[in-house]
Parts: sequence; structure tokens; C-alpha cells
Amino acid sequence: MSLEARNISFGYPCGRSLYCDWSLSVEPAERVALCAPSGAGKTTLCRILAGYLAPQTGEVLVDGEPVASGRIRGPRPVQLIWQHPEQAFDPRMRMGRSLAEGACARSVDGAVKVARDEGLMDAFGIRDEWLSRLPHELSGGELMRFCIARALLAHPRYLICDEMSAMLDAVTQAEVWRALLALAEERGMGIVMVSHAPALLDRIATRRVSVGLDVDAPDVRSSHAV
Ligand SMILES: Nc1ncnc2c1ncn2[C@@H]1O[C@H](COP(=O)(O)OP(=O)(O)OP(=O)(O)O)[C@@H](O)[C@H]1O
Repeated sequence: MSLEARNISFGYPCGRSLYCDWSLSVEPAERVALCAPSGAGKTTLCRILAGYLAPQTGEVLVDGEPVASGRIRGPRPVQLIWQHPEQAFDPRMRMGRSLAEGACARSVDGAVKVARDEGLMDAFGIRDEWLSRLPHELSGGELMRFCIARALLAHPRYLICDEMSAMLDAVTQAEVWRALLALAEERGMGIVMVSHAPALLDRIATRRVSVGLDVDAPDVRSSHAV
């Protein structure tokens, strides 16, 4: 039932090695924070865990099946919400249509109905009038709500949240996380998160793990940005 990263090694071409033989196992009820200094490779690891980037050695499995692209039928079991929502949508596609992609629905109305039935529109405060807008006609925070709803429509087993709420104000951030944690509990969905906000990690994460070759402190809270 777990998300397993086994013996992952990776470095960008012409760059240093970011991880060597790095492993992690995340159970469905867990919320694991990836902790390391800036530039150590947290975002890169998020992309590897979600199957968007292949490691040089090792593999990522969900329930024993590789998450790597091309081997999965249907929606990805690991969905990634990353820190730049403006880059997560086709700039020429209206938001309702983008939502339909997440739901694997043929029609926008069908996708919106599913999103409504699953409580996602209310939970993430998505307004009807936003559905007919293009991505550049929404704020970063509004786009982020669509990112989360679209990812959840795919019913992932694990959600990777890379600085997901960094651009939201404190009240909205609390609302979004409250809704997400309730859904994660209801669905038995595990979460892997990256955040530079220690207070948020204190509240959300059930476990912290260190990432990267130059990270060896046992208590990353005191010494590293997370
Ligand atoms: N596409 C790329 N090509 C080459 N190098 C890259 C690429 N993407 C990232 N890097 C480099 O890889 C290293 C890890 O980057 P990454 O974004 O994963 O770090 P991070 O821990 O998420 O950083 P931050 O906390 O600042 O967001 C950095 O030194 C970065 O410059």
C-alpha cells in the first residue's frame, strides 16, 4: 500500500549529484515533509516521486507498481502540486476544460458535476465564474485552488505538495490545508510535502526526512530551511 522510493540517485547533466542511494517509504496515512537547504533537490525529488523525472538509479513504486510515465493506465496514482500554478495549465485552455482533464471527463459540465459532488468546489472555494476564465485571468492563489482540485479529481493514492500554499494568505492557507487534510483522511491518501514555513510543517507533517547529499543533521528544524 505504500509509496516507495528505492535507492534513488540523481544529478542534472553538468551538475553535482543530488542524491545517492536515497530511499523512502510512505504509508497512506502519513504526511511526510522533505527537508533540506535551498537547492539541495527537494523539488527535483518531488518530480521523481511523481514519475515526471526518471532517476539515474533506483525506482519509485506505488503498491509495487512503478510510477514512471508510460507504464500507467488511467490517472497517475501520485499527483504533484508544485509551486508555480501559472505553469501548470495550458494558457489557451479555459479553467473548466483544465478541470475536466483532471477528471478524465469528456465534458466540462461532467467534470464540474464530479468536482461539486465530491465537495471539491466548496472545499477549495472555487467559484463558478472562474470556470470560463483563462489561467492569466486568475490570481496565483485562485489558480492554486484549481491545481489542488484537478489533482484530487484524479483520486491519487499520494499527493506531493511542493510549496503548495506559499502564495496564499494565512487565512486561505489554513482553509486549504484544513480541507485537504479532511479529504486525505477520508480517502486514506498519503501526503509528501515541501514547505519553507516551519509552523506549517509543525502542524501538518507527521514525519520529516532529510533530502540530499549535504544534509546530515538529525533535527533539520533548527538548522535548515524546510
Ligand atoms: N532542469 C535543471 N537543470 C539543471 N539543474 C537544475 C535543474 N533544475 C534544478 N537544477 C539544480 O538542481 C539543484 C536542486 O534544485 P531543486 O529545485 O530541486 O532544489 P530545492 O531543494 O527544491 O530548492 P529550493 O528550496 O530553493 O526551492 C539546484 O542546484 C538547481 O540549480
